[in-house]
Amino acid sequence: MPAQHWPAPVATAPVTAIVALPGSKSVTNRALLLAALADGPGVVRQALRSRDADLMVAALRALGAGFEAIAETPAGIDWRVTPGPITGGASIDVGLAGTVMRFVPPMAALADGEVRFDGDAHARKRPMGPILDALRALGATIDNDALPFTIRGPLSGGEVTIDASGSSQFVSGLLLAAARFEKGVTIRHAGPPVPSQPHILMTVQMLRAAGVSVDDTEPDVWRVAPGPIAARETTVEPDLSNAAPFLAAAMVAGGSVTIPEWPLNTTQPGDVLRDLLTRMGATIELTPTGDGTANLTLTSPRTGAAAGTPTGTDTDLGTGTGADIGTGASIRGGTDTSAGIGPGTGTSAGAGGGEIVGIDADLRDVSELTPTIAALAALATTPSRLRGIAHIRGHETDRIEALVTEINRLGGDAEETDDGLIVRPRALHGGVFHSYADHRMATAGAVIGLAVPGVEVENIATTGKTLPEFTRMWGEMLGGEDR
Ligand SMILES: O=C(O)C1=C[C@@H](OP(=O)(O)O)[C@@H](O)[C@H](O)C1
Ligand SMILES: C=C(OP(=O)(O)O)C(=O)O
Repeated sequence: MPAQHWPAPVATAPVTAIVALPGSKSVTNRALLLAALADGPGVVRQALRSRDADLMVAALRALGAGFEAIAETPAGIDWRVTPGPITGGASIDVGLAGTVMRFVPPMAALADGEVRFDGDAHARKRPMGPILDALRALGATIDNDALPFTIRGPLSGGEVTIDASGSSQFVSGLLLAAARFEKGVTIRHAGPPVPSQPHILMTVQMLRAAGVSVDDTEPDVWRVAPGPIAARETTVEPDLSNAAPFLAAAMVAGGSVTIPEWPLNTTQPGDVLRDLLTRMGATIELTPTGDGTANLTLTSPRTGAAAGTPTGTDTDLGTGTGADIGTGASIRGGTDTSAGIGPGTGTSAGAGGGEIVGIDADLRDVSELTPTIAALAALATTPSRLRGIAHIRGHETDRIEALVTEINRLGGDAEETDDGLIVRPRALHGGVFHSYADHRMATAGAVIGLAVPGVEVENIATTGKTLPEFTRMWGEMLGGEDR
């Protein structure tokens, strides 16, 4: 659905849908890179096809790895990956992919010549300094502190101290290639807390599965011993962060959404949706299927109600106590309420889903969930405070500023804080919701549009970063065609 302004469909009835999600961007891009650095040919099954994943494949090919598609199904693509000598002379396009701009340079520092990196206009603004400084400290030569840059090895490895408070990807990027450095690596973090810790654990677990020795027993210190990265066969889990807008849809529209193959054991931050959305009023059930996964079903707080007007003012965020304002798994029952459109004159949801409860949540570890949670907060009946996420100003766009601007543009009441945002209930109206080339802004606009007629998402095609089929899947979930 390539239209520049995508009229977000309004939910006119509760949803009942099973939504099978393609593979995780984070797992796919780690698995592909590890396969390219491995000691023999390997297979990555059910890999994501998307802009970020395609950029990773192109980057690794440019550095000498071979990729052969051995099967392609709706679940993803199976790649046979044949590592080769790491070749210099390449020019690598990182697009806007954090996983490409932070994970590939350490490998490029092992190439037999210089490698040039560049990306989208906004990619040049994303923080790179700490990882480039670390690579310099480990032996590489780099001509800039942000994109575009050229990197030249050799790089011997050793010990390095970095401030990774801006992105966990600085740590993951160094760890992924570290076993191939002559001396391995010891990374010490010094600075404010590192965000997105589950993503670092994902890196550590995937390295260990490939036979790499990683010591992470000391907080904020990671030690990787030099040695081979074992060739293996990996199967990519569904992308749980991309489950977020679909699960949110059931909260807004009413009804239920089921995500099959939800891994029972996972390092994906999306697993925390079970807690967050329960606190916002949903009921979530995991039904194991006996293969290490489950069907996850989210049921709206209430289903099929007519739209109405919530009061939405019973909780005050201004006390500064830091206490959670979420009401746990509580479900407000009884009377018909709207999908959380605040008091006032705004339009109301066609379907009238459940009453969404605001949340006070530290999202530092799961910050990529922020846009969806903020969209729900804009439809909630009580205020929300999302905190611990100062670093998301360096994501695909400044997500704090973008979310506040776009929610307020639709008549909402959102405010930036030092480390996140506050969203208070207020009636929303239609208008253009800008995506800032950010896939998760685009899907946040789609979530709001379910309840607010007249929302048009600018550049919905940007969802192709991690979910190229988004509009088709959204339309199917709502029981119609691609809209
Ligand atoms: O390593 C990864 O796959 C990711 C780490 C996180 O980055 P930050 O630590 O910069 O938040 C996350 O937000 C991003 O979507 C994916
Ligand atoms: C922050 C994100 O992406 P990236 O991997 O580009 O950092 C994201 O997907 O929310």
